[in-house]
Amino acid sequence: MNVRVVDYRAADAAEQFTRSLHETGFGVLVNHPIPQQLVENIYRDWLAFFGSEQKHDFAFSVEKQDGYFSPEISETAKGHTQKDIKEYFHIYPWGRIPAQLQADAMRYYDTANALARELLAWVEQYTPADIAQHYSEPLSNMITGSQKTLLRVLRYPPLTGQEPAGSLRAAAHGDINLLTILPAANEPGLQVQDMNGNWVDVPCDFGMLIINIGDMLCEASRGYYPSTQHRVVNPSGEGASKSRVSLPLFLHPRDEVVLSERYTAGEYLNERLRELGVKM
Ligand SMILES: O=C(O)CCC(=O)C(=O)O
Ligand SMILES: [Fe+2]
Repeated sequence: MNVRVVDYRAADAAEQFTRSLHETGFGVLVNHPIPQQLVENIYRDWLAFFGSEQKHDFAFSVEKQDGYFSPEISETAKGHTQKDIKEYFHIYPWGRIPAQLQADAMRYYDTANALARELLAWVEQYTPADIAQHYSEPLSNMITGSQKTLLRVLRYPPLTGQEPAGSLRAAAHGDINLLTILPAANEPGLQVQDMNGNWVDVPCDFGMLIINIGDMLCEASRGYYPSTQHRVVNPSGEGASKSRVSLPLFLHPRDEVVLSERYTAGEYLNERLRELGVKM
C-alpha cells in the first residue's frame, strides 16, 4: 500500500490528505498539532489506573456508554466470535472520569477534537459535488453540539499464553463514527488492510498521526470515503510481556443527523453497539 504521508503545514495539505482518504480510507499526517508529552503522560497515568482496583468503581454504563469496560466485557468485533483481548475506558466531557486523570484527558480531548473538526472540514471541502449533494447537511454541521464524540483509552494486557485460539488484541473492524484520530501507541501491532486485502503495518512513530474514515462517513458519502478495516495483532517475543496503550478519538455526529435514507446517526450507532455486545 502506498500510504501518502502529508505535511499538515503544507499549502496543499487539505487536497493531498483528502485524496489519501478517498483512495485508501486512511491518512498519515506529520507536523501535526498533537503534543507528544501530553500523550506520553496520559499513557503513563492510565497504565497506573488500569493496574489499580479503582477502575472497578467506574464500571461502564450500558445506557450512556461512559466508564470502564473490563476484559470480560470487551467488544466482539462485527462478524467475529472471540472477544478482543483488551480493556478500555470511554471518556465524554459529560461522563465519569477519575479526578486525577481529568485535566490531561480533557486537554487532549479538546485538542484532538479541534483537529478532527478541521480535518472533517477538509473532507467536506474536497467532496465532489455529485457526492456532496447527498449529504443531508454540511458535514461540519453534523458535529455541531454533538455529545457523542468519544475519547477511548485502551490497554491491551501482556499475553499470558492462555488466550483462546484465534483471538486478537483487536479483531479486524471498521470504526463506527465519521473520522478517527489515532496517535502512535506505545507499542506496535496496528495494521490496516489495503485494497488487495493485504495487512500492512502502521508506523508506530509519534511524528505520524493516523486518521481513518469510519463507517458513518462511508455511509453518508456513499462509499466515496471508504472505511478501512484495521486490527491490532498479538505481539510475539519481548513485546508479549508488555502492555500496549492507545488513544483513539472517535468523531461522532449528533444522534438525530440523517446519514442516508437508511439511517440516522443514533440508529446506526445503537445497531452497531448491539452487534458489539455492549448494548441491549
Ligand atoms: O489500539 C489501536 O491502535 C487501535 C484501536 C482501534 O482500532 C479501536 O479501538 O477502534
Ligand atoms: Fe478501530
